[in-house]
Amino acid sequence: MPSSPTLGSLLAKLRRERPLVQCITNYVAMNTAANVLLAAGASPAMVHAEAEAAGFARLAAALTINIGTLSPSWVEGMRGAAKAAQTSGKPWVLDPVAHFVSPFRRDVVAELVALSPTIIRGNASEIIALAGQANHGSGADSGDSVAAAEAAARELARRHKAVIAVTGEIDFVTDGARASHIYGGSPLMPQVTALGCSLTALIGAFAAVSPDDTFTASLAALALFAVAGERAARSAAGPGSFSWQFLDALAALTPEALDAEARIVDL
Ligand SMILES: Nc1ncnc2c1ncn2[C@@H]1O[C@H](COP(=O)(O)OP(=O)(O)OP(=O)(O)O)[C@@H](O)[C@H]1O
Ligand SMILES: Cc1ncsc1CCO
Ligand SMILES: [Mg+2]
Repeated sequence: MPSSPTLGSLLAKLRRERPLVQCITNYVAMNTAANVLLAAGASPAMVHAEAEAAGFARLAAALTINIGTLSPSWVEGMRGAAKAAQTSGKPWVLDPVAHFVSPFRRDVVAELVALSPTIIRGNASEIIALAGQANHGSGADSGDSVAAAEAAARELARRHKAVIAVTGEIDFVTDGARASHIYGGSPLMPQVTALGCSLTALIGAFAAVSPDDTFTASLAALALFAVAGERAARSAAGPGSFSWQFLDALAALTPEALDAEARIVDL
């Protein structure tokens, strides 16, 4: 049963326009996230230094900020870029990696959330913690089900007027009014580091080509990952071969195949 044709047309638009996406991400994810954006059809730039991050955010079509390997000098670049995106009306995506593990991370995330991210993407434990509830996360890995995070996600969406995407076995996305489940992917995905961080960057790329409907933009990115993950898992022998076959699957997926294979249930 094909889902909305809008997702395929957004992918086609992304490949036509090749949006420049500023990614402030962690040392673990930098290479993978850049390759994921290139495979999908966008143009990544990993620009985080305080001296240039804000100026670059005014040039880029979208900004993504991931706090995975946070250090004090990076916070200045994040703050400047987020403020620049906010004041210039550019979509920006926050990935609050393991923000519950230290007061340092918690405080930086609270400050960034106050700068009005357009979209927040996290695993279930991160989203539950963002709503102020107890979670079972283990560092960057989730210890909670997506289902357990859905009420928190709806509450956060309304509180911050943002789209909230929760990833796991079945992804969930909401803007506070609309909500959807995205089926697909593979159990090999959480065995490859930084795919969530890379998905955050890809959400930024889709938001760049759909700034007026960031819910559908997020849905498109989640569906693209779900379909590419499912395809790659069919021939992968384990996490190693999965990771390169996933990049190949992202690049090979046509807009038509995305519409035909995406499995989305509107809630
Ligand atoms: N058990 C699973 N089955 C299918 N897909 C999954 C599963 N777990 C995660 N995924 C998919 O993996 C991708 C990354 O989501 P995940 O929740 O693992 O992010 P994350 O924990 O933030 O990852 P990281 O911090 O390593 O970047 C998403 O596309 C998600 O749908
Ligand atoms: C493993 C890890 N540690 C900090 S960031 C990161 C990448 C996945 O979030
Ligand atoms: Mg993560």
